[in-house]
Amino acid sequence: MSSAANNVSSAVNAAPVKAATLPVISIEPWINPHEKKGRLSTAAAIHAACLDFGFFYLDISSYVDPSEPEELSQLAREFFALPQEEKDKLSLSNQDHARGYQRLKENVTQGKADNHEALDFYRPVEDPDRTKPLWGENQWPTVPTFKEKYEAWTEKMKKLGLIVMEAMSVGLGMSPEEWKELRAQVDDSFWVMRIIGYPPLPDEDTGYSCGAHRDYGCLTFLWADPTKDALQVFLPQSFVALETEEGPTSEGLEQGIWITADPIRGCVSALPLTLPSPMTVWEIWTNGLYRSTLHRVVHKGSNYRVSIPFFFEPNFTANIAPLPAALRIQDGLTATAADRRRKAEGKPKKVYESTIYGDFLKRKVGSNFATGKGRYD
Ligand SMILES: O=C(O)CCC(=O)C(=O)O
Ligand SMILES: [Fe+2]
Repeated sequence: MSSAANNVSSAVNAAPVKAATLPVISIEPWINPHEKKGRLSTAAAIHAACLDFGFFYLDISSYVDPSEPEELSQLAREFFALPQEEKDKLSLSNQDHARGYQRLKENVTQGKADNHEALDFYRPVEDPDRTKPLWGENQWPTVPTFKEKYEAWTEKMKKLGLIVMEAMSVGLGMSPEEWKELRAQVDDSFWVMRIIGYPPLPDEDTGYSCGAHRDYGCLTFLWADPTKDALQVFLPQSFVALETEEGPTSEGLEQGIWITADPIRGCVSALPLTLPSPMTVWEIWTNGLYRSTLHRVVHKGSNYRVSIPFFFEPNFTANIAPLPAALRIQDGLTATAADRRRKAEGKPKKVYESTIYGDFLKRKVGSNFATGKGRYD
């Protein structure tokens, strides 16, 4: 799911700063509310994290047993340890060039091969047709219990998506009616799950395990094994005042710093995704209020790392348009110079254009793998 980032330029080995400041939010007070305040404080914490970071740790230990994804990662290791020709039997080229196994370096980010292998799954569709973009069938390994265990995880992550979305609607000050409308856009999520295997980078100084990108959907719930110093997120200086010895680096037009986001047991990293390049779903929904976080993986350790990102996406046919609640918040905030100029000129304020999620997704997936080129154009 390595979507495009703007001109990623900094060196791979720019020393990342430790994530002392990334928020950790428990979902417990939301799902087991003893008092209304608990729900509100969770919603407010998520809202604040989306405004400031576009990234937070979501403690879901009260929702799923932390040993469950650990077991999934063992199953993934069993699959990745198979001989290459066994893994190739599930190649994504058998299907719609989106569902299935991709070899090391088959995934590309910003035109560069990523140093990982992966198995990708999408929401099953009725009347599958492997010649139609995204409309093929999932390809499951024959590793015992693999399919059942991962399907159970998928169900839990889908439910978690709706739980977090509802909390976000409260954080944005949406009315119950507005939430009902938004829920109807995500209640049949066209989810994606990746199971990724990362051998260490072969060379100390070049290449990425997964190049810098912004995911392009709605919410990513990323579970990763305990490997340290692999996942990094970019915090723009304009948002977070952080001190570093190295000083800021540039990513496209932004100045900021890369910080390490090491896994915390019982948590998934949650990335609310502000939209498709150049925007993301939440960026449109919030008319630019929520951030979308640039992230990358640089795994130089000696072990084989496994991560399992679950992408909770809108429905395939969802029309993603700015939410009135977000526009209300923006109206209450100090207008930017551009807003004031537009107002003085009698022009309406800038409102993001809407997009149909499925159309956007087809464009994105077509550019992820060399083999998908041409089929998704
Ligand atoms: O493996 C990770 O930690 C991140 C993977 C990722 O960012 C992605 O697949 O979009
Ligand atoms: Fe990502």
